[in-house]
Amino acid sequence: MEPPPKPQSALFQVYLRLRPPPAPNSLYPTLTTSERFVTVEESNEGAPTHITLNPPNDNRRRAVEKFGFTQVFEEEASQLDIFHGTGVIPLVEGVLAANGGDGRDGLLATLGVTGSGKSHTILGSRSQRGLTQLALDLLFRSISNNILDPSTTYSLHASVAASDPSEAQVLSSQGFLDIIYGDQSCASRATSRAATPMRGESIPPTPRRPMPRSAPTPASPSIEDITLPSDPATDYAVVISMYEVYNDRIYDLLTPSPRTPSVKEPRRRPLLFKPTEASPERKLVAGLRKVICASAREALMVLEAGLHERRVAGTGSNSVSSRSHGFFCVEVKKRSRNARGETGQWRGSALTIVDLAGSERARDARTQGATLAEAGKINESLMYLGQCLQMQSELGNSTKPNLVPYRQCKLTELLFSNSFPSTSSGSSHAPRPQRATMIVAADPVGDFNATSQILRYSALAREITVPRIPSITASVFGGPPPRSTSGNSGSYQGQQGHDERATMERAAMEIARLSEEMDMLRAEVVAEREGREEAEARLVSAEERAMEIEAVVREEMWGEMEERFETELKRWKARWEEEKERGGEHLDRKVEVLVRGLGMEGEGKENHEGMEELEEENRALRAMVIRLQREVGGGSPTKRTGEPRDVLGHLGTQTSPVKGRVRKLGGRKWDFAAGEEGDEI
Ligand SMILES: Nc1ncnc2c1ncn2[C@@H]1O[C@H](COP(=O)(O)OP(=O)(O)OP(=O)(O)O)[C@@H](O)[C@H]1O
Repeated sequence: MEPPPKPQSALFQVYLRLRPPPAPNSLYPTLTTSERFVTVEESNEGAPTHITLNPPNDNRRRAVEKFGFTQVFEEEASQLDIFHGTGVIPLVEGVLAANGGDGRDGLLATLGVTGSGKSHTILGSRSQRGLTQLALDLLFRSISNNILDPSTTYSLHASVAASDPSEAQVLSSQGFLDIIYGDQSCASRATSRAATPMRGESIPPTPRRPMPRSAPTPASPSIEDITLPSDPATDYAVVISMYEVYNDRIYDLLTPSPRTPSVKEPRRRPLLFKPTEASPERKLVAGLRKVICASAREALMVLEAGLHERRVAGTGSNSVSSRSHGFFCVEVKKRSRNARGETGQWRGSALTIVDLAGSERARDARTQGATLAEAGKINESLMYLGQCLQMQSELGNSTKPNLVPYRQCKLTELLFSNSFPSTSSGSSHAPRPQRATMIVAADPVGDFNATSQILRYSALAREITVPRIPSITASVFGGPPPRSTSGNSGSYQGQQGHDERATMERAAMEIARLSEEMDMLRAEVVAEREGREEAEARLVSAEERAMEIEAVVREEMWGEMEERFETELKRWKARWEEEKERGGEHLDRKVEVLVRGLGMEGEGKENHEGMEELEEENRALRAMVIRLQREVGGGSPTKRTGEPRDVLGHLGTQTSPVKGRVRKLGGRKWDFAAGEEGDEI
């Protein structure tokens, strides 16, 4: 069997931890060794690396499988053995980067069936600390002289928030914990004070009840004797975030979904794993809430809040917590500081601790009526994880990312995207590939099928031996030779016996052949069934992805439409203003014309009135002329014949002198006095 890949070349180191049987009690009676289906292979070169999985002795004939890991820890291994043996210390060391530089990302994941000891390994128990507590203890103690506290360094929050490339909402631990733990934290924390947001920190109100506090964490096992070197001329800040992958979607665990009596199952907003403006080449979970912590205690309280949200969210959607893959991320940020107190940019790396869902959930989910999508997603993501892990062992020393199919789902993307050297050549700050460790927890007397499935997904090497059924031929020939009943029957009986034996042999051969054929067909059926299940799961995932893409496209189009609408609105408003101005001018001109028109009308009216006055004057003159003629005719008979006619004719035809006169008087008020009439004429 192929040995597991060498530590230097593997993307993931995969360790197997076997949990001890529970102490015998009425529920769990003492188990006999025959019920143990895992056998640890002895190794001549130190710690064991292989196990054999022996199927139980039931009616189904199953293959014996052998699995290879980086190292196998047997039942008696303690928490401290796991802490030292699985390379947690180098992971923390890489993140601290004592010798300058940005450090190296670390990833620690646990995988296993429910009850196999994942939580015990990663989070510990009431009396024993887990790897998370131990790693946080080591990390915070190692940088205790250089770590900045957001409650005393007021500029810390703003500078960390400004340097964060993941569009995160950064909070101080104090602000976050006061929201989550409410008054209880105030009572229990000596340094607690009212929730005073740091400068630039705005905390949206989240209606929820304060989370109940759990028991204090144990101090055992102690690692006081271990301290790692840190960068001396450096400020450190530790930023915690937590999220889960559920149904191939990412949800923030530090932004609790608002829970009110009216909203039983609030819709959670999925986050994107994408390149951001500040990180164009490296994908990040964008939009998380991140909390700056100054001590391991604060970090553990944040962890507790996230675990609580994971439980609450799981219950709300009628599921259980281990149907999701949980991520706890500890970012260690560093910035250089010179003798004059001038500081550089925040940079750094992260340690991510992952609790993976067990595949048996899928099976249970089906029987419990949960959606096929949910069940399929767990199986699918673990299947892709298995493909990636197996591919890494086939690749050997090659670390070409394209050959590892990690982009097939969110889980493998999140786990593997930092595993490869950066493609941006020439960048002096290109991050180094992460160091990753997977601890597979298994109960050697637990559920055989679920355990074997997990081991198949996670092992670095695998060998299958299909046991052959005991040959019928062998049993036929293995039996005692037929005894002759009579010595006379001699050669005939011998011949007959030989023929029968040959027939029997052929029949046995045929039976064995058919039996093998049946085995092959059975294996084919199993493979076909698995293929169909995978295809179904992929279909569901494709549908989900299509919906997701549709949502993104919709959002983009909506954004574009809004943008266009805004532009059109602005254009329309500008046109409107222009038109309004033009209309105003036009109106002004019209008014002017009207006013001018009215002015002219006034003048015309005046003229008209003048004409009337003239006509009136004319009429008066005529009357006066007639009167004068009469008077002249009455006073001098000589002139009575011809003269008046002349005068009339003169007035009638030659009015020019009068007219001229009249015209000259046109503009004045007529005050022609009767006594002066004769003189005037
Ligand atoms: N190595 C161990 N030593 C002692 N007790 C253990 C060990 N591993 C597991 N146990 C105990 O077994 C029980 C189940 O373990 P644990 O809760 O860690 O399982 P799990 O895989 O996390 O399950 P789940 O997925 O349901 O959370 C616990 O009571 C735990 O204390």
